[in-house]
Amino acid sequence: RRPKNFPPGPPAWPVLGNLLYLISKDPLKNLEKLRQSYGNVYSLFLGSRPVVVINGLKMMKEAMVTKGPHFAGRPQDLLMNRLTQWKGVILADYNSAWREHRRFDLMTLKIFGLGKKSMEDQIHEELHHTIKILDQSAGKTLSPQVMFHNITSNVIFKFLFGTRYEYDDENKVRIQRLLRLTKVINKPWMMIYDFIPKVRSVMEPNKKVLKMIEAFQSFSVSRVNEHKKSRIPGEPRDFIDCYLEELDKKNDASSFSEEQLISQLFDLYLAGTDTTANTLRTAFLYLMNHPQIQERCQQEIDQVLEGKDRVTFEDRHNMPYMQAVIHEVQRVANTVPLSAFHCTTRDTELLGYSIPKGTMIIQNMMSVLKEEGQWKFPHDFNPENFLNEQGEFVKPEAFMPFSAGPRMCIGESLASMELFLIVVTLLRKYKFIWPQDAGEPDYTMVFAGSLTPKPYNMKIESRSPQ
Ligand code: HEM
Repeated sequence: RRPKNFPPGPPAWPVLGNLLYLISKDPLKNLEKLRQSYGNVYSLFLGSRPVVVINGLKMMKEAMVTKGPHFAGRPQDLLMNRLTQWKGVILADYNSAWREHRRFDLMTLKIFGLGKKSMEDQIHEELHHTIKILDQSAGKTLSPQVMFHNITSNVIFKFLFGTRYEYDDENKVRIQRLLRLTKVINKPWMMIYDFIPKVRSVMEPNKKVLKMIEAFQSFSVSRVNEHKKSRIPGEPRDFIDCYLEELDKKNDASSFSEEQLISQLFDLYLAGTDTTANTLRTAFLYLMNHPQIQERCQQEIDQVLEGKDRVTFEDRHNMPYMQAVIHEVQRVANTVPLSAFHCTTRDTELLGYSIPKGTMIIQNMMSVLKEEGQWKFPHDFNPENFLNEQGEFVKPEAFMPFSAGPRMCIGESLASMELFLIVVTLLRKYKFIWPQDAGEPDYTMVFAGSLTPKPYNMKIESRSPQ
């Protein structure tokens, strides 16, 4: 039964509650239909657990920003909490250990990569390797599936561990296996395990999941040990060195520890690879099938970069159309459609409804990214959504693929830099063509925690040297 004055929602089945809405074929469509019936703040039962779903810009801002701290917790009793031993930053509850680590991660990203040129150089280095492969494929058709993962995986990997891997390196292949984790943990069985306590007592967590986590952890431990031997205090080379410096300063009250370091590496690698790679795959799917948009990007790129060796992140200020296209891609990609589950940290209210402390919260990101009234063309792919009448780039408030408030994604700047540099560099060098024999493009996204386009091929042609 719903708690007193709780948001309304559909009737619940015994045992399963409304779980079928989330584990059926198209959970996002189901959530959208429920919004139409019950409004922007409604509730569901996952098993017997009441959950509130938040929709639309107004409610999202009120919950995540105005009342940010009330909604900034994370559920602590899911299988992934247990498997990651309640450490790391993504699943950590709203407490001082989370706060200290979030601040540290953000600061390290800034001083290490984004404040200086190093992250930009690293992205270009990775692109250099990709271009070698693409040059060999000019005039042919290739699958970009692995290619974008290789770039984003190596960029974050170098930031964390200080090295990159060759694309065919066995270790790299082994490390990248961790990325399958997001797909595995978003399978229906995991939700059933999390929300039906009776099932929990008879079903052991999938061994595959544990193996993937343990493999990454033991790899990370060996890297940390190597770093301890080779580092020069005061001259950090990467995230691990920075963290080890923090451990040197550690006092009794500090939440920093080697176990936390391993968990940070795990979280940042996992959060920073698939998300950006899937957005890139969406970008090229749309660019190939909107050739006039691709050409207009190329005209702007050629004009702004004329005589320049390579693009810099600063160049974005002179490329309003390119910026609009990349933001429009992120809007339609809706890469992390349910964000990460939140949890209320105290009794609170939303839209006049009472929401007790400890209630799980789901953000329906599509309800903002495609909200009617917020966008000129909410349901189309159209860069005009981000351009004003003067053709200048503008970012509407409803652009929140990284969420908002205290738990907002910490990788926004890195992801934005990667998307801009990668898309611009590749469009400058190549024309991307939807293969003639590929049939009609299918824009349906596959949901597995994050959203990703179905596999597709692309044909590339070299453009004349710019
Ligand atoms: C296009 C790429 C990306 C998208 C769309 C994205 C989106 C998101 C979203 C929606 C959340 C949940 C926010 C919330 O709970 O309210 C999140 C959290 C997070 N993201 Fe990203 N992300 C991207 C790239 C990255 C990258 C590159 C990194 C690594 C540096 C990263 C690291 C994180 C972390 C650590 C969190 C947890 C923050 C916390 O709980 O305090 N993300 N991201």
